[in-house]
Amino acid sequence: MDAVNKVINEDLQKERDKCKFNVAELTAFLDGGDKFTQKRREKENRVFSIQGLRDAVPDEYMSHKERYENAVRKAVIMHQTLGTLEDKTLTEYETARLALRATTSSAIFKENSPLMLHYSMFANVIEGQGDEKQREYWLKKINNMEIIGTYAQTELGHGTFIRGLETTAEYDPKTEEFVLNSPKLTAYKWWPGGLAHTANHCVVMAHTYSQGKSCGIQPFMVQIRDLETNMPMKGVKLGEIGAKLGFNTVNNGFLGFENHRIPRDRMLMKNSQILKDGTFISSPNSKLTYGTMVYIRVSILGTMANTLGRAVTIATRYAAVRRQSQPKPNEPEPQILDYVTQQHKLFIGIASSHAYYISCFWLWTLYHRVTKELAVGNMDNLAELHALACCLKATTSADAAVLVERCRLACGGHGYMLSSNLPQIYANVTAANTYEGENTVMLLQTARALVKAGMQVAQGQKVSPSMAYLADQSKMAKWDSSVDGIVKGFQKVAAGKVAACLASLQRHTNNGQSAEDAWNLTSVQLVAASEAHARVILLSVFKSEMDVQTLTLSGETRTVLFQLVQLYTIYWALEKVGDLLLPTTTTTYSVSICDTAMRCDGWMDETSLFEKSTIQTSARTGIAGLVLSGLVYDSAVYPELVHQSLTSWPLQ
Ligand SMILES: Cc1cc2nc3c(=O)[nH]c(=O)nc-3n(C[C@H](O)[C@H](O)[C@H](O)COP(=O)(O)OP(=O)(O)OC[C@H]3O[C@@H](n4cnc5c(N)ncnc54)[C@H](O)[C@@H]3O)c2cc1C
Repeated sequence: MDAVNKVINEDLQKERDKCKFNVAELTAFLDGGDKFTQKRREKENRVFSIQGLRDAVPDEYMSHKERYENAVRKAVIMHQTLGTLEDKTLTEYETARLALRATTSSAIFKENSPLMLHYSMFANVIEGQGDEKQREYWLKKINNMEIIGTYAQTELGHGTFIRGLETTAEYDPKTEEFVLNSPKLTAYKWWPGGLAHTANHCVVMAHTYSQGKSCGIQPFMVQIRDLETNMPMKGVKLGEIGAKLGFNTVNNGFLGFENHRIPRDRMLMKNSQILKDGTFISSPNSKLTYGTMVYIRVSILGTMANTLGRAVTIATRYAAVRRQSQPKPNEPEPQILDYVTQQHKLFIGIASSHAYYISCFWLWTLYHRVTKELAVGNMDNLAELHALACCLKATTSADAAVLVERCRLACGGHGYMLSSNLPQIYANVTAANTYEGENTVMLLQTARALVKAGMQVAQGQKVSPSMAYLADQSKMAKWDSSVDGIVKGFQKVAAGKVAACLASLQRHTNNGQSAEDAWNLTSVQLVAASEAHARVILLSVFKSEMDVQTLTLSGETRTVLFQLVQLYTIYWALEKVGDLLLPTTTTTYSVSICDTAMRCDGWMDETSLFEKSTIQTSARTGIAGLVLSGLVYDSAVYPELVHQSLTSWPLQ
């Protein structure tokens, strides 16, 4: 691999040499400052210099068991290495900011680490739902790897519907213990990463009973394996769930209980509590458990930015080195990157990856603020944060999966090879459509907040800042193809869709349907309204954050970043041109784009938008330079696809 990395393809080098902006400046911008770039590089250099982290044989030629064992081996080395690099000088905010740009692990594990859940959900749930004593006791053990954990919520029978979980935890005041049971097969926990063979502890979500009454779904810290022998504890049944599209080294498992007893203090009691005598004290607000889920969803935006960035880096580099066809006789075959259709496929991936980074940092800052407010009992902004995290998680993960698959197709036959890494990246990215809240369900969560806001607007009440545009629709006078104009167009589309949902809900209830049936009958429109709202947020945040954050950057760097903003906005205007032209007359505060377009200078000019988008995509020294210059990912980490695909197996 070292020898391969040293040979830089001539075409690729030429592309890199054409780059006009300051690569270091832009890298620091994305990292959050020079200090963070330096820290990230230190970590990457240290990890990538370890010979033991390279696979002698590619994963795909190993058995399922060998792949798992290899992943455990690498996870241990990674922990030993990164453990020693932990930087105590950074604030909590800075550590998290750095983590959102972390790509080290994805370069080492093609299908993720078996310790993935230990570092993410397991540690975060203890942090967010354990009381002070529990946090102090468990987090030390977690950080020192004295215990290895995972998070078990989903069951064979239920994933989305948490109240339907069937694992039971019944409090026995005589022994001051909980008794855990899986009364039927559908009650078995199913999916948790690391559960099959790796974890010895687990946060288990269970339907809790005390004094013969239901106390709702509560989290419990449960030891599932003996720390010496790694065998299941008495009354615990464990195993592997089998081969999957991806995530095959994550060691996803199942878990059942038969009268398994745990001490009372294993219930995580920051919010709800069960006292020694069995008295249940309910959480002051059921929404308090949102925090952990929101945090993970914010981090998924960062994962989507990184994952899409990897795919589009591979595909753009490939497009620079691949030559095909001969449009002009007697001239050499062009690089496929010269074909405008190729640029159209790839550059939106580059723009989207940057849009997700920017949105992720914006949402992270909001999360940080709301968490501080929660600590002093202020829950005013929690619902808005939740609504934003749900629709942005769903929309970015859905788009990223489509764009990664497009990158794979853009590499022709080589993209079908596992050595391109694109199939594995697709398997990882598409999983995010399901985990941490299935995407349709997430969009419906945001739709509830939109419907509520729509009703408040109709009554002249104030709504949360991210939905304030719903009340502001009468002001849009005419169609305008600028970025700000297109954002306004999307606001109008979203407002129109929300209004149409309200009208549909009303119509169904007037016809005698229950509120639940009216909701179900309107749900396709509700999902569309929620996605439209997510588009408003992604487009407007990308533009407004760039306006503010790039002020100190050089002109060349600003230019290329604003090319991305413009490309992203125009791309989505063309994708949603039907929505932008659709007359929506069902609402008093919604004026149709179609009407306004016809009333002003003429019909919305689709051809000019195509031209604008093509002009943008042909600015390839700028946009392609973002990845060709090794900006998003250092070339040492992601060797050129063409070299990899031709030489990685059999190893030369
Ligand atoms: C790679 C991967 C890793 C995972 N890791 C973990 C883990 O570590 N720990 C863990 O506990 N779980 C984990 N999960 C499980 C994951 O959280 C669930 O799969 C997810 O919550 C969806 O639940 P489900 O599979 O039961 O799907 P379902 O909820 O059954 O969804 C199936 C379909 O029904 C639709 N649907 C369901 N409810 C509604 C509704 N109310 N309205 C409209 N449509 C609805 C959905 O949109 C979907 O189309 C993982 C899953 C994957 C794929």
